[in-house]
Amino acid sequence: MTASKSTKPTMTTSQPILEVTGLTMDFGGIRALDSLDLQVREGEIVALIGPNGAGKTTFFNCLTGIYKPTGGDLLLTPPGQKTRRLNGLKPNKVTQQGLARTFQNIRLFPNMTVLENVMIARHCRTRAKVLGAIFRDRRTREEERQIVELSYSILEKMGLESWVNEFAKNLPYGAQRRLEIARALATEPILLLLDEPAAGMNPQETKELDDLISEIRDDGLSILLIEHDMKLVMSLSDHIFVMDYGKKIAEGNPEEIRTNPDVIKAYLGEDVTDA
Ligand SMILES: Nc1ncnc2c1ncn2[C@@H]1O[C@H](COP(=O)(O)OP(=O)(O)OP(=O)(O)O)[C@@H](O)[C@H]1O
Repeated sequence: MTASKSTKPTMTTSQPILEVTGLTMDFGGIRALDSLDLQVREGEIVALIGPNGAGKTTFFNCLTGIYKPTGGDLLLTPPGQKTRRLNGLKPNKVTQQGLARTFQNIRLFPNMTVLENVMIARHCRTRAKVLGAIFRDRRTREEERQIVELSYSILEKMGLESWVNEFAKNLPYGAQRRLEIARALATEPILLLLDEPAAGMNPQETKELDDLISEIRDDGLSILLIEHDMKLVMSLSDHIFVMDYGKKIAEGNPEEIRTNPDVIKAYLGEDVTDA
């Protein structure tokens, strides 16, 4: 068994930065999410796990404005700021509010360079308008310089600096996944949502990802993670929520989840106990 390597205690008394209450999502007759409650506190890595079809991606899609939930509330409270309701906001507005996500299937601009991929992700925080872009006034040029600098420093952090001028499509698979995270970081999120970041990775790539996600959290970011790799989940998470058939069936720290009978039953045939 791998113990959680969290360096920070779970802050159960602090105010959640994300508070989800009674979240429900119906697709015709299918209830994909059924009154889901979930919280993420500042500086935590929280995992959302569950068997295939449990509703995890539907949850991310509700949270990031791709789906409008049938019911419930999605509340974001950035540290030291007022609570904002995210329900019904368009995806770009959700990003502006401080949520950034990666996807199960890699979504990069394959024929743009690694640096350009990150710079484009940054546009949601830029101020230059069309005229500035056409006439390239001093303020626009200064902003561009800052974007290049910031993008480069994110790529360095993600161990991608040697690929900056390479087309994204030419990167090895694990590096493409890291570039997705770099793009999300470029939006300066309060909460980073990772949808199966280890999918398709070999053990070495997964190990590197484990270290990287820990570092990102240690830099102060809160992270909500959907992941099937139980070893990674148990190693990284401060707190775990388990879903099945759209409902939360358990929550707790890795040790509590590993030994929870409802979780073991939901995963019958899959090995949570060995993780
Ligand atoms: N756009 C949609 N229209 C109709 N049904 C949908 C839609 N999206 C998801 N569902 C259904 O909602 C349920 C939850 O699916 P979801 O993809 O959220 O599960 P998941 O936990 O992410 O699964 P996996 O681990 O396989 O990715 C499934 O029954 C799925 O068929």
